[in-house]
Amino acid sequence: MSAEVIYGKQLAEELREEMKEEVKGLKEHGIYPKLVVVIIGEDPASKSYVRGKQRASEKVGLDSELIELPETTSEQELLELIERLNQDETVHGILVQLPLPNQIADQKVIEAIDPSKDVDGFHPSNVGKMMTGQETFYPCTPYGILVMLKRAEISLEGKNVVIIGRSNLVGKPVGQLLLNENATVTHCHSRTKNLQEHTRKADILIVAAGKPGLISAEDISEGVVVIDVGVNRVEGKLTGDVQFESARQKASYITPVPKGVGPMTITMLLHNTIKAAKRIHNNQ
Ligand SMILES: Nc1nc2c(c(=O)[nH]1)N[C@@H](CN(C=O)c1ccc(C(=O)N[C@@H](CCC(=O)O)C(=O)O)cc1)CN2
Repeated sequence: MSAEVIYGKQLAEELREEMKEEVKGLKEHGIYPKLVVVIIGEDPASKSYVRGKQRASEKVGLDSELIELPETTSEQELLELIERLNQDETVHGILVQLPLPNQIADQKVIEAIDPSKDVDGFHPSNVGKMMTGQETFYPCTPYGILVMLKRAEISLEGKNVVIIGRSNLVGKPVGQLLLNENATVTHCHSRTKNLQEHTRKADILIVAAGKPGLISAEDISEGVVVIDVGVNRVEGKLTGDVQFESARQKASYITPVPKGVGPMTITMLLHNTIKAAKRIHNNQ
């Protein structure tokens, strides 16, 4: 067997074309969706992601603003900026690029963002809504994975989903979203014993471990769906957590790195920003 490759990049482009039309329609009704992205410091990967967010926002017609602050910014300065953005009625979505420098507590910043503008879906109020199966902003990478699976018509009901990774950004929320779709979800992590015993039982394996090449053909069973969320730079080359050529011989579907899950992250951010603008204008 050689797996069908699910290209998130291609799906992302299709969805962004649809969004372009939606934004045009909103503007005709006087609604100008606006995203503000805040970045602190000079981390090259973060800078490249926020540039990608800016470019994608502009392409679909969103108003977007990038606020770049120095590495030495204090927590108080950032919290004051967020409060100003919370109060600004022209701003619909606020995103603070993670990770933050050590002097700033991520959770304090996440909790300072008005949940109705939290297009990252990280605020505890939005996480709680997701956990209780309510409609809200879902975190962008997990949401992108869900949309990819649905568009590929991969059924989730009753499937054994094994997730490697338990971060608040990806591992935990993707498990919750798939549980909401009636999948049977197992979370594995750095302390899991006999990882291979779990991965071999998966119908759908989601790897978000940040360990280049962690998973190969011998860790999976025939016909499994493999979603690779790893974004690792090894000797200057971008590589996933899955040994792609090896795993694709056994899998039924597989996502590549790059051009797999990554581009969907930014696409779902655009989706959430449009949703925020519509909700605010509908007073929801
Ligand atoms: N506030 C947030 N911070 C971070 C998030 C997030 O969702 N919100 N996620 C990650 C980084 N991230 C977006 O911010 C992100 C990661 C990867 C990609 C992407 O398109 N990857 C491409 C490769 C790009 C490259 O060449 O480097 C791919 O996989 O094809 C987009 C966004 C951490 N921080």
